[in-house]
Amino acid sequence: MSQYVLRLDDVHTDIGEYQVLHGITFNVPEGGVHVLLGRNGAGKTTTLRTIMGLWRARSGAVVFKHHDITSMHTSDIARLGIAYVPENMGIFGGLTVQENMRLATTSGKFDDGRLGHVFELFPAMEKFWSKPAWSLSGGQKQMLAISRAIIEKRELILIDEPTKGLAPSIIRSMIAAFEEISRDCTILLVEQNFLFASSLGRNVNVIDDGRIAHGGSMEELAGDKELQTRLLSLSLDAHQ
Ligand SMILES: Nc1ncnc2c1ncn2[C@@H]1O[C@H](COP(=O)(O)OP(=O)(O)OP(=O)(O)O)[C@@H](O)[C@H]1O
Repeated sequence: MSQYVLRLDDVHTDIGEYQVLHGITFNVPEGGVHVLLGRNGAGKTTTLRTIMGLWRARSGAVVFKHHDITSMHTSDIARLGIAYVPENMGIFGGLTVQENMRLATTSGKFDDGRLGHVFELFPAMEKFWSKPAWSLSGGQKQMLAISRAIIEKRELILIDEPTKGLAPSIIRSMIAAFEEISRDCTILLVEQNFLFASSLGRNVNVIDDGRIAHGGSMEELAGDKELQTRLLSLSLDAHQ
């Protein structure tokens, strides 16, 4: 049995006439948080969208557990147990917190235990249950986006830059929530905030110009300033 929940093998993705991913290969081990880092425009979001079938890989393979999902439709990929929290969060401002979360369920019904777990992680979701999503703060909107992803059991959650624009105190509470969520499923996290990423990530891949520039343990990268500067200087300068 594979110990990887996700494998990308030599994935090439074009957007229009531009080749964006030039042969991405990496494995995501089961459990914990796996981080994708890289400069602006490196291809991190394109990688997540390719996994979800929102962009089509021109060649190469995306394998989730034992399923080759390279050419599957996004809805079928989601049904296999992958959730995606995009950078723009994908929530509906005119709907209430409850309605947003109900839309993320497959049956339209909530599992009480699961909902209780979400409320424990993010008490604001219970407090603002009947409020429209537009009225939430930036941090609460991000919590709602993540709550939608975990309202049913998932094997893998892809999350794109969840801390962007958030205050340090909110980011600290996000770290605790992510640690809890990753006990139950694997998280593939795209981040520019290295402090957040390094406090959560077990393993890391760095993408540069649509290629994997580095792969290894987060402990190694966090302890090697020279390696960080070489691989990430532009994005660290821009976001710390
Ligand atoms: N819809 C699009 N049309 C054309 N080019 C695009 C589109 N989306 C992304 N690109 C280009 O693809 C490249 C990779 O973009 P991508 O969003 O994957 O990078 P990223 O690593 O997620 O960067 P960021 O941290 O800035 O979000 C960039 O050069 C970007 O300009």
